[in-house]
Amino acid sequence: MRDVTRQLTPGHPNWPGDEPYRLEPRLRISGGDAVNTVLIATSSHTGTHVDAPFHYDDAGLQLHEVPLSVWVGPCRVLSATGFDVVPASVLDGAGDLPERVLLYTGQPARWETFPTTFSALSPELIRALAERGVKLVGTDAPSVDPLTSKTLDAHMACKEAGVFILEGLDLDGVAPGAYELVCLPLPLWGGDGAPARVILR
Ligand SMILES: Nc1ccccc1C(=O)CC(N)C(=O)O
Ligand SMILES: [Zn+2]
Ligand SMILES: [Zn+2]
Repeated sequence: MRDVTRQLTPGHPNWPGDEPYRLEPRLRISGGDAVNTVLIATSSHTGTHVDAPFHYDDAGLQLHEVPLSVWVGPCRVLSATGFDVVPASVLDGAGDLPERVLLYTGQPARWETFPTTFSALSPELIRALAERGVKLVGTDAPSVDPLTSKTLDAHMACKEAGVFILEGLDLDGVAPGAYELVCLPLPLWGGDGAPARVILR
């Protein structure tokens, strides 16, 4: 079993201008309370997380409307390093694909700072995946589109093709090949996305 989740630590690099992950103490045993509790604060898109279609489509499904079966089941890890935008040709010779495909674009295991120059996915790749029956695409980058994109072409291609999105994985050192994906997003009602614990086995 391999944990491919980025540990959320206070100060974990997050999307520029977005809310960082932090825990704000509420009850404290040291302050005379019976227990310790915190307020959990974070953007829904910090670290390893899923996008619900509502993130990029006002008419799209919210997180509680997406079946858990999307996120769990057979998957393939493919290596796709060295691209500004990952082309559809990375699928050449990949053979039959399961419903879930994760792309290692070369992101390191730990982000010291937010990676501003990461590999995006091309809309052609999204469409080629969908044509092969893929329903979930994952990436080790913070987004399937470039940081500065205003048009979100890859997200829109996912919307058109009915492909769900998993972002911010840690795939450093994971051998390309066949796995079972277990991705469990926090059950946030109304969510446009959520941090997820993700393992490969
Ligand atoms: N937090 C943001 C604020 C502004 C614009 C984009 C984001 C994103 O989170 C992008 C992202 N992770 C995505 O789903 O592509
Ligand atoms: Zn996201
Ligand atoms: Zn996204």
